[in-house]
Amino acid sequence: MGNRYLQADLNTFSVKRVYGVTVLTSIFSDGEMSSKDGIVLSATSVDRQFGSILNGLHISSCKVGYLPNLDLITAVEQACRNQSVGPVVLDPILFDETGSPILDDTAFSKYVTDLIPLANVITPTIEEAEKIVGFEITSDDDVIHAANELRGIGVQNVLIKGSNEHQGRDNIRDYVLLEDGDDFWLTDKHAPFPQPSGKDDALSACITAELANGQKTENAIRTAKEFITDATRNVLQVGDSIESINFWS
Ligand SMILES: Nc1ncnc2c1ncn2[C@@H]1O[C@H](COP(=O)(O)OP(=O)(O)OP(=O)(O)O)[C@@H](O)[C@H]1O
Ligand SMILES: Cc1ncc(COP(=O)(O)O)c(N)n1
Repeated sequence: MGNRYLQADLNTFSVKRVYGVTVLTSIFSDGEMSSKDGIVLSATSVDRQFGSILNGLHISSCKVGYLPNLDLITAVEQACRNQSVGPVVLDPILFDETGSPILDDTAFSKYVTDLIPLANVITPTIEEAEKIVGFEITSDDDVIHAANELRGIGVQNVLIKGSNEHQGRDNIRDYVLLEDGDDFWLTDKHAPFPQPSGKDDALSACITAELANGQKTENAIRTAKEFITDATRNVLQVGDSIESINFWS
C-alpha cells in the first residue's frame, strides 16, 4: 500500500459510515511501487492480520487491492475462500507506475484462475482488462466483449473503468455488466487537469462500503460513481503538495 492509497479507502469507508479494518500487503511511498525500497510483507503476516481482524469482527464486505506476488495472492485467495469476508470487490493493480507488469507469469495465472472467480465485483482499467482477457481493447464492442470474458472467468459483476485515451477528450465512460446480464455505461464529463488523486481507490472502496451497508450491487456501483463525480469536482488541497479528491463533497 502506498501511503495515500490505503487512506483513500479508509476515508471513503468513514464518509460512508462503515468501520474499515485493513490487512496490509506491502509498504511503499506514493508512486514508488517499482522501486526496490518498498517492503513486501510475508504471507504469514497476511494470515496473521486476517486472523486478528476475523477474531471477533463480522466482516460485511471486503476490498482487495495490491497483491505483488504469488504467496500474497494465495494467502488472500485462501482467506476470501475459507473465511467469512462478505462480497469481495477486486481492484486489480497489475502495472506499476512505469507501466511494467507487477506479477510474473505464475502469479498472474494464479490471480486469474483462483482469485478473480471469487470476486463479486471487479474494477479493472482498460489496460488491466486487456491484460486479463488477452486482447486489445480499442472500441466499445471490445469493452463489452472483455466484460463478458471476465464474467466467463467467474467474476459476478464487472466494471471496466473508462479512459480518455480511448474515448476522446470530453467524456469518460465506465462500462458495467451485472450478474443478471443487465449492462449500462456510466458517463461523466472528463474533469479538467490537474486531476486529484484517489479516484481509483475511492471508487472500489465506495462500492465495498455500499455493499457493507446492504445495497444491491447495481445501486452500490451507481452510488460509488456519483461519489467519484462529486469528489472529483471538489478538489481538496491538503497542505502544499496533495491534491486529493474531496471525500466530504
Ligand atoms: N478525469 C476524470 N474525470 C472524471 N472521472 C474520472 C477521471 N479519470 C478517472 N475518472 C473516474 O474515476 C474512477 C477511477 O478510474 P481510474 O482508476 O481509471 O482513475 P485514476 O485516474 O487511475 O485514479 P487515481 O489516479 O485518482 O487513483 C472511474 O470511475 C473513472 O471513470
Ligand atoms: C497500492 C496501489 N497502487 C496503485 C494503485 C493505482 O492507483 P492509480 O489509479 O492512481 O494508478 C492503487 N489503487 N493502489
